[in-house]
Amino acid sequence: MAMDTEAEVRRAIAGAQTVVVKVGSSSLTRSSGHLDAARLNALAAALAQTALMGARVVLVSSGAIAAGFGPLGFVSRPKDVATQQATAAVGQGLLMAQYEAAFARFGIRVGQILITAEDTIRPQQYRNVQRTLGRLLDLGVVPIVNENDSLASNEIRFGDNDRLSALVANLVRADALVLLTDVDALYTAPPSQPGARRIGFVPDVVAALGDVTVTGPTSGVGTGGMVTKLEAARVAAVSGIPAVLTSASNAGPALMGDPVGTAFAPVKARGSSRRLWIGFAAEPRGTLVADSGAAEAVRGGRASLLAAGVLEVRGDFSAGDPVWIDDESGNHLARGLAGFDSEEIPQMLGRTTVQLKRFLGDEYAHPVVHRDNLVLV
Ligand SMILES: Nc1ncnc2c1ncn2[C@@H]1O[C@H](COP(=O)(O)OP(=O)(O)O)[C@@H](O)[C@H]1O
Ligand SMILES: N[C@@H](CCC(=O)OP(=O)(O)O)C(=O)O
Repeated sequence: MAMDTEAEVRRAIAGAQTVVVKVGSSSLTRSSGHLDAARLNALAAALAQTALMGARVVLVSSGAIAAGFGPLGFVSRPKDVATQQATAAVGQGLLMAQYEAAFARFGIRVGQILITAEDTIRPQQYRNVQRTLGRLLDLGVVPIVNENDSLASNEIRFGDNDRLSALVANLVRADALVLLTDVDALYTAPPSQPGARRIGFVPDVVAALGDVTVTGPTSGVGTGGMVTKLEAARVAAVSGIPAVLTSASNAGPALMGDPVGTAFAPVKARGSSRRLWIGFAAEPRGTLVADSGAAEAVRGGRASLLAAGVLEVRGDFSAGDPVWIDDESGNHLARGLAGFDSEEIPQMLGRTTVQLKRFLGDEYAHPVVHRDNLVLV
């Protein structure tokens, strides 16, 4: 379906067979920061309507910390990582209990999926998440996804759930992504600024990024602010998925394709979801420096990175970990999944495939990064 106009994008969202809905902490909480059961119930009712009409619905919900800090006796959201992680462990269960009860009123079951950026980097884990989500949807369950805050390491985490939701949309091959927050739409500048204008339709999110002023979170409970929401809209757009951003109270109309919030048109046909995952989710663990010939080949977009064209390896990583591929001047060319552990690579540098086979054995006669595991940046 062509999606050049706002009406076409809205129609595509209304007709989505599979839809990922992301709700931020700021939309599930009262001004005190505590979870607001009434808002959660209203959201569940809107999603239940969509699910009962036959759509496959995945909910990416923040709110574990918001749900946990009150019952633990804290007056505000904890600031240190260890207490946040403990609070999320308590709050995640409470959050799910509320969703379970809210969806049960409509005869709908929910299932919890907690994801860390780290365990989805590896192909095996990635496929596990994909398979489980697919099966839950086949069973008519509404999967409720959050980052596994209690176990995520601080260095490698999504932090906000915005980018996670775009990656989940990719993973389940969603037809639409709905980002629900505490503002009714994207504005040309933070809505508190005089003169900020509401934007109803963004035909090309990549081009639009330069035209809007966005800030991080202002609510005190949200994490990424508008910056990560636009990043999510961009990931969706380049994955061929239309998106809409609006307030949680507009969830129903947004899912029906009504002209609420801001609609984002996809900017290109759907790409491989795994490649997107490599490109956006995976935090590189090291760097492979390509010589000029290899850099040229990688830039061309269709070549694997061979040991013959690698000048240097930096960092400590295992086979399957994400790495940067840089040129000799230190510019990032691509991200990819390493085919070997970092300590195996030095002996391979500069050697052709024939030499690798002869001197090191068959198991080394492979690209350092295979083109299927490589995404240009
Ligand atoms: N250009 C903009 N348009 C709309 N909102 C913006 C913009 N720039 C910053 N914001 C702010 O982003 C906030 C939403 O982000 P956040 O608090 O992280 O929400 P969530 O918890 O839903 O992820 C809004 O409250 C708004 O004040
Ligand atoms: N995973 C965290 C949510 C992080 C967060 O606040 O995200 P968001 O509200 O989407 O910016 C939680 O459940 O508390």
